[in-house]
Amino acid sequence: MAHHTIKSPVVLVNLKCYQESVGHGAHRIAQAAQEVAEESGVSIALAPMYMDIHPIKHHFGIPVFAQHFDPISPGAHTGRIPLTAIKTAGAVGSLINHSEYRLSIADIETNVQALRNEGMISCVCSNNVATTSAVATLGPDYVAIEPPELIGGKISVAEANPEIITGSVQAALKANPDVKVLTGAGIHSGKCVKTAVDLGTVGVLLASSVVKAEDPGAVLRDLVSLL
Ligand SMILES: O=C[C@H](O)COP(=O)(O)O
Repeated sequence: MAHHTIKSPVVLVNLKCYQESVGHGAHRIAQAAQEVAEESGVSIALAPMYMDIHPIKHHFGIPVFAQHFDPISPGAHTGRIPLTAIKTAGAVGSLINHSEYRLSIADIETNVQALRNEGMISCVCSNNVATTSAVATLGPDYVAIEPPELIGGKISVAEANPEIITGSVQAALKANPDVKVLTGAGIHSGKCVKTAVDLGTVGVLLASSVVKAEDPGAVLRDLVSLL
């Protein structure tokens, strides 16, 4: 089975569970993402809430990720989401172990393997260099380095802690040369994205600067402006 891939550099926008991401809000951001991706040639992917995976996949030509799925096989579970559900809805991949939805290392391994088996893209989030090294050995497509204290803030990790980015890139490559690293937390401008790429990562994972913007398209245009 062919493995889904996304051309670098990548801007992956996690819509989280913000009020601005619900229903029409998600479509508004997807429309902006599609326009800016077409104009700029930069890959822009979205990770919406579960119920928006299928509509966004159906209406827009951008890659769609899940924010999470459960490390379970289909069966007698209630209120959970197996991989087959996000795949059938049209997701090309999923975040795993986001700072706001941590998993055990065993469950991270299960989910990375499950995505690989389906030809889908795995993006495992990590909080520091040691975690980056540990999860990179599991062979995900991406590791996103996100210091939790900078998530949702106005100071980007690219400005506040460039060492954690370079350290993560080195640790990931040492553990597994095929793993690509994304920079996350507080990313809000083209300068942040440029710094992230200059430090050796292949793009960014971000949320609030786009989701909470009055004009998400204007922010996305700025984010890709120096690539
Ligand atoms: O998934 C996205 C990250 O948690 C970063 O969020 P943020 O851009 O709001 O800091």
